[in-house]
Amino acid sequence: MSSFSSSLSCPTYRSRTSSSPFLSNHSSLINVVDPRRSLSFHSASPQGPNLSELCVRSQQRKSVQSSALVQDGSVATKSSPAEELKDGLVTIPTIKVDNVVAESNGGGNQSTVSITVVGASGDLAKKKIFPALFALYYEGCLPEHFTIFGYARSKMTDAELRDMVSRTLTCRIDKRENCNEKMEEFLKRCFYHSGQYDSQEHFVALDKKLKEHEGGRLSNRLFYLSIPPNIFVDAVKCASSSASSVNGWTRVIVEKPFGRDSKTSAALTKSLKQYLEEDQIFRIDHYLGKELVENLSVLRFSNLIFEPLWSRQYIRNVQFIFSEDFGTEGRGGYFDNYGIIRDIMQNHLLQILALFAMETPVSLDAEDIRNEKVKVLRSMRPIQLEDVVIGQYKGQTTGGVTYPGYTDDKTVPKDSLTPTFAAAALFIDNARWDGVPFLMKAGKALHTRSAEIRVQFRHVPGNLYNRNSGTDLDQTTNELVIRVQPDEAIYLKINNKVPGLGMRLDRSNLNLLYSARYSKEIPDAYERLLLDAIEGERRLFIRSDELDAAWALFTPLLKEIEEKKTIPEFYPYGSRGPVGAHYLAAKHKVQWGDLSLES
Ligand SMILES: NC(=O)C1=CN([C@@H]2O[C@H](COP(=O)(O)OP(=O)(O)OC[C@H]3O[C@@H](n4cnc5c(N)ncnc54)[C@H](OP(=O)(O)O)[C@@H]3O)[C@@H](O)[C@H]2O)C=CC1
Ligand SMILES: O=C1O[C@H](COP(=O)(O)O)[C@@H](O)[C@H](O)[C@H]1O
Repeated sequence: MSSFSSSLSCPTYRSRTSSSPFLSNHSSLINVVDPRRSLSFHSASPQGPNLSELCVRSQQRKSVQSSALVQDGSVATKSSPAEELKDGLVTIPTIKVDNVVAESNGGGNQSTVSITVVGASGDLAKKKIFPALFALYYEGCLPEHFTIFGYARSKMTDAELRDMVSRTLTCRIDKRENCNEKMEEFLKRCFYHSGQYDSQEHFVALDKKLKEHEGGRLSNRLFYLSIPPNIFVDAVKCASSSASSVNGWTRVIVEKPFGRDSKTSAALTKSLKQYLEEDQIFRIDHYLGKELVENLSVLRFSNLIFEPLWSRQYIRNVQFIFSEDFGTEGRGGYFDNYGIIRDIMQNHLLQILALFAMETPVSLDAEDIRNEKVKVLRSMRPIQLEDVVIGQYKGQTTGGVTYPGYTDDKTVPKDSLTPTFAAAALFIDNARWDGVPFLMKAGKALHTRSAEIRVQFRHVPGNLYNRNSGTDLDQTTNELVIRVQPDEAIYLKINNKVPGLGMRLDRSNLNLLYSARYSKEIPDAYERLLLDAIEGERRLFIRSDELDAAWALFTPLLKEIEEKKTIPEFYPYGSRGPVGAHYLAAKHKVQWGDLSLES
């Protein structure tokens, strides 16, 4: 699956992955072109297309596509010859298959997708999942026939669910046309079923309702487990035995945490696999759905200027930094059992690191990419406790406002040692990265909210301009910053001559600020990931061996921290975190890029 087609496209534009059951079973029936060639590129308009534009276009294109029904009710669609879309977006003609939005020639044998949000009454469902589904609907990315069911124990009518959902739906700032109308239409497709998570009987009742909505069409079913992890397996057992699709696919999106360590994670995987095949399990890491994380491979592999520098030869260190300017408010109960290392480092930051450091994959297919990521994870050196700093925020009063400390949260034990901040130095023992420190830093209740990747390059050997550059030579090396959020940007710090008759250098940024370059709003990570799950695209989901490797790296460290009852360094709410993080960086001859004056 091409990154290009993935990031630029919606259902009928997307090429299938090699793991698609449809392709593997039926590719001989049709002339399938290399999915990597199914890319769209921009030739004239300064504004690149986004996901949403192409969803709309994909619908327009349906009218010029001829379709052929194949064995399982899926459809192979054949595009008409090269089309140039009106704003200069050229699509290379290709033959695409799509068993998600499959439509028959006669119109009587269409397929449908039923999406069940398990835990629909919860925080994540309200905050992220329903709004993302609405955004996909608004953009025309959901198939013609779809139904959304909320499932949870709370008693609610359909109308009450709709009322709850409607409060968190928004339209994009740049797209408000028919917003209310679209919301109404969307809400009419949302239903609710109340039930226990471990009741076959209740899932049988859900199945009955789903069938009524599916109306005899080929049914594909997606279950989103937005529930606490201790009930994942119960829900999967019931969903798979009592509410699986009988004639289409059944997929389950599983939210983190995927266990607390290697053992519990392996047990979870084993339990899930009693009821599901690995390719039905979509382990979500929403950071992989963020626009700039998705762009990382594009930056590396489609620009000649970066990949040759992407090694120990030119890169001095790499930093992955996550900060939040709020505490665990409301989620202390969950958080105290996990801590920042499990909550952010072992998954979000490590996933980005793996994408950053992997070798060039054979192709952009999900399995090729995930194979390379696993190799990185398995090449990593065990993390030493002395290469880790942990912290916990304490209460702080500033400007008359009092901010609570972590243990002030009523759901957190008063003597909790759970880290809300951690910094670590990691190493990849392979030929490309030997000796390069990969620093991670993650914390809650810090001075700012941001997530970024910083690549600090080596000094210029024999630099003719050293004496014009000030005393701290580390401050004069090039730094590439990929700001994942907020204010998405990619900028490169370069040395430049300050204009004038003298010869003085300063550091200036070559700056790609997304809001200045692209007028379109960036889709939320959950939109991309939900769409991918509907399409069966696994590239941005975590495979079980990736998960095993990630836990293998962090489990010994977590065990040591917990067994030794390591006391976290306290830092005030709203500060820049514990000073220990600076000593850790200094030990590896690194300065945190986000703390420099001109970060
Ligand atoms: N919220 C967030 O920002 C994020 C959440 N996640 C993960 O997503 C999942 C859902 O998160 P979130 O929505 O915050 O979770 P919630 O705590 O809000 O739980 C979701 C729903 O599950 C049911 N539930 C809660 N506790 C129990 C219990 N002990 N036994 C049975 N049912 C219970 C409740 O529904 P009812 O009582 O109606 O059955 C609740 O509305 C979790 O795995 C979480 O770790 C991941 C990233 C971010
Ligand atoms: O997974 C999680 O992510 C959120 C941060 O996500 P973001 O997209 O808002 O940056 C974090 O607050 C939460 O603790 C964690 O579980």
